[in-house]
Amino acid sequence: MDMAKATSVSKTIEQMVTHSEQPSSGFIVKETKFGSIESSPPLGPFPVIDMSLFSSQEHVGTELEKLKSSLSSAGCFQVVGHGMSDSFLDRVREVAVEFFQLPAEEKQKHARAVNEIEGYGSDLVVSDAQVFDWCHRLFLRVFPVHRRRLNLWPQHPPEFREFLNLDVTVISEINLINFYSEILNEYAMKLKTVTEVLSKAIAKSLNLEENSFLKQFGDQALMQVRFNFYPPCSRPDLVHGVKPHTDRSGITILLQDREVEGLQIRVDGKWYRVPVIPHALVVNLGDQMQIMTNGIYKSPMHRVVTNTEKLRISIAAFTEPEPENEIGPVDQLIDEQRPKLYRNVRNYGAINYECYQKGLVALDTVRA
Ligand SMILES: O=C(O)CCC(=O)C(=O)O
Ligand SMILES: [Fe+2]
Repeated sequence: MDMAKATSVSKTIEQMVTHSEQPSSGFIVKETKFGSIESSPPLGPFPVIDMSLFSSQEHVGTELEKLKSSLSSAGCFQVVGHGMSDSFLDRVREVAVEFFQLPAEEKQKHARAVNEIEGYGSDLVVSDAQVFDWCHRLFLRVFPVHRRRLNLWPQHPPEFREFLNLDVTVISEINLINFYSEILNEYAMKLKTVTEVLSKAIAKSLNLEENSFLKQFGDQALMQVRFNFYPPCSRPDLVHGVKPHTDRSGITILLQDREVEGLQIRVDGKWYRVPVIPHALVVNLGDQMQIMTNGIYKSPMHRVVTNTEKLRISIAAFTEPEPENEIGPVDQLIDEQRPKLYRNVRNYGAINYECYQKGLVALDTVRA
């Protein structure tokens, strides 16, 4: 894919939005393997779990039961009691909106390079037959810290990155890190804690030692944050905000728009809406946790639909094991009744990407 084509996809959405045009053919979904694009299927069976009760002797059992039943069926729940204030989460959303509202030339300074995933842009183009999502994204790696590509981190709004007036070429990378008084860094640190607490709770819900999954994630687990921006669309029945997919991550934590719904999850062959609970976080498992739990817990298929009136934003944080680590089903989850479902793999991200290019389901290719 050449640079001209990459920029033109991004421009097309911006132009069509500005001129309230019909989506062009590149966005129109011609066939859906997974049912028509409905904006209002029923609300799903996704419980709300209060993380602050994990430390309560009296209530922890009930919360872990909810976690277990939702992850073995829908693969998704929402969490409250996560320790982030309402005003902080609202600020995270505002920062995202402020970035997307910048003039196109300003956003282009953070553009994703061809064949890279980090940066600002639309879909990575992998085939001529591809149907594009009605979405712009800013995709940034936030952990491990030394792998942050600071040149892609927006300077506007200022919280995103504060270089002050120092000459960045003369200060070490370690010092640079200290200058992030910004919101993205703070959000990433808090999400890291939430992900670790959840990972321990997930292990306990399966009667495993609490570090069983964290060990596989490793000290240098990757976290990538995707800011998704879905403009309104005149024909929500014809386009996907994001086409049906499962996440390649281990654990995904999503901050939804404060008001606008759009996320749908497929459970037992049917689509369900994920309700907006303004200050809850949506948690869904990704493929790598399905592998590590030997298929007991699910990485759900999900999609995003658009609407005619309102733009929607969401901020997804994907945590996955260090790519060099070998991951596989935890021994205690394998027995005669439940033989090993998946083989041990390294760098599932690369496997997943290759399958995406070829139109294959990545999890099917790593079966034992
Ligand atoms: O916008 C959403 O609600 C979900 C986005 C999503 O599935 C993703 O970024 O992987
Ligand atoms: Fe996703």
